[in-house]
Amino acid sequence: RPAWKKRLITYRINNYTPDLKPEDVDDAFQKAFQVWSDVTPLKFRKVHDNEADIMIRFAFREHGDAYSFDGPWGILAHAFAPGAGLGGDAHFDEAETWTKGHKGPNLFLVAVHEIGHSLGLDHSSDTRAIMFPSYRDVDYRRFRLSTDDIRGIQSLYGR
Ligand SMILES: CN1c2ccc([C@H]3CN(Cc4ccccc4)C(=O)CO3)cc2CS1(=O)=O
Ligand SMILES: [Ca+2]
Ligand SMILES: [Zn+2]
Ligand SMILES: [Zn+2]
Repeated sequence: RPAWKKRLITYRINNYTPDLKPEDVDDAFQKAFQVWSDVTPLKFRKVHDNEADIMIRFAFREHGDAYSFDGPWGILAHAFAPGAGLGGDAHFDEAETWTKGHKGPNLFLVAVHEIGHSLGLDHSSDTRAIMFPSYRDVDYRRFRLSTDDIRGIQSLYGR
């Protein structure tokens, strides 16, 4: 399975959803990356220009790759497995009303899931796993990775 061959991984937020304050978007991603760096030797660095390993974008419908989005709910986002170019990139459906609380999909929770894909994880059949395919509005304040998520990421990057 593809995985990054380095421990310092860069990310860039290329555009911002109008649903939240920019600092709330930055905060959601910073916390989502930290979930994964807490259980691996990986380090994440936010960059503001040039190409980053993980390019983050918000987009509607058809947006330049083979996977167009679908309006509100349904597919909330998608991300590509580690690699050059599109590899690692994470796209978020702008048709969603992104929230830092409840009511709409929670950006932090979906970002944790997508970053899992950007690091090389596939979907899990364990209903407690963040990598389970369908979204449940778990309490983002009490969010913890499941043992299945931790086993998966540590099988790729160690502990
Ligand atoms: C907080 N949790 C999230 C967050 C996001 C996602 C996925 C769901 N999803 C919709 C989906 C549904 C069915 C198949 C693929 C994708 C996304 O698009 C991206 O985020 C899945 C899960 C499992 S969870 O523990 O409840
Ligand atoms: Ca959607
Ligand atoms: Zn896309
Ligand atoms: Zn997924």
